[in-house]
Amino acid sequence: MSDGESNAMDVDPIPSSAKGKGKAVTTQYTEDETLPWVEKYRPVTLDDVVSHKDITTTIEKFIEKNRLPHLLFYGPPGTGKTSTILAMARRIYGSGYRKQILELNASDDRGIDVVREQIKQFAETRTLFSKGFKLIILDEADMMTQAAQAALRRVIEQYTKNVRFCIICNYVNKITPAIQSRCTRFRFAPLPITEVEKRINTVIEAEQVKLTEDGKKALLKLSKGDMRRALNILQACHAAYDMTSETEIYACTGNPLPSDIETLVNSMLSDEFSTAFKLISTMKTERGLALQDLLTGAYEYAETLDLKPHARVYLLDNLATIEYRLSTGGSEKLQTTALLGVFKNTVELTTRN
Ligand SMILES: Nc1ncnc2c1ncn2[C@@H]1O[C@H](COP(=O)(O)OP(=O)(O)OP(=O)(O)O)[C@@H](O)[C@H]1O
Repeated sequence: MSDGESNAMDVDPIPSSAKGKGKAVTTQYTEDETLPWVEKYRPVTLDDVVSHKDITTTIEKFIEKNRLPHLLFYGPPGTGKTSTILAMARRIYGSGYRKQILELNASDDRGIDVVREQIKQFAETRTLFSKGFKLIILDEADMMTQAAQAALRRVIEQYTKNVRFCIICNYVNKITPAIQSRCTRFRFAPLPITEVEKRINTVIEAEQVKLTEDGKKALLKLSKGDMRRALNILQACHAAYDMTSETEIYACTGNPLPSDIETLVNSMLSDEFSTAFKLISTMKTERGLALQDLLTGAYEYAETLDLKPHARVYLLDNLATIEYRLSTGGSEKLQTTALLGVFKNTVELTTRN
């Protein structure tokens, strides 16, 4: 049986029983309770993809005019790149779309010979559809070596007649210019907090999550525009607690509470060196804080402090240096004392005329 003859064996991940029910959710999602929410609430149609209306509208036009170019989606994690291309595939091929696409991830063997062979087989051995082309999705393409990308460029050209490529990555500058120029680029920006909130509200209602207002605020802050992160935190908290407030959100993610950060930074600014150091050490042990978390929190809190411009520049520059040292294996203890020293010098720079 050629793939083009029948889609009888294709399984639409959205069971028909789940279609057309519910109020708040525009499209219905699978009822499989075991699924992670990121999958359960993955956008089904292009309309479900929030925030990137300019991108989805352009793609709709490409489809309507049957002029789909090769695509390059880039942007930070959890912003809807994979969801968009899957919704697009469903829009083009219908529920049997899985058979019309080839998805290759970084975890698959991506030696260029393997890729070439897979693509060749996919492009050549399947019957062509009236739609005219098949879709190959290369996810996490920024993990491909330069050599593999160079070979890919030839492959793209070779199969342009009946295959469209969608290249997905986080860092577009890691994709060779030759490939970039063969694709239409779309940037997926971090999702605005209001859009994450709308979507989260839908899930909260559907799953009957008990989340306080300060809990929601903390969740949105920690999501940083990454919907996957927001959904994962929400699901973890829902599983772990009957009622989720700010404290549970921070406990669940291992992030320090803003009030703890405030106490620590204020101590570094005004207490004796040894008193502040003792407080940091105690809190690090009791709350299981890592210096990296403390640094991030201190950086955010420092934005609210009233500092002279040159003192602020000094502080930010040195926070960045400590972060760099930490990431290259610097000792936690030494860098903690360095952090303390940085805050002390900042105070001095601010109070000096
Ligand atoms: N724009 C969006 N609209 C609706 N849901 C979204 C959006 N972006 C992300 N999500 C949710 O987050 C999950 C992860 O999204 P997706 O896999 O599309 O992200 P991605 O941009 O491809 O991330 P990565 O770069 O890590 O692969 C989806 O299953 C979906 O539930």
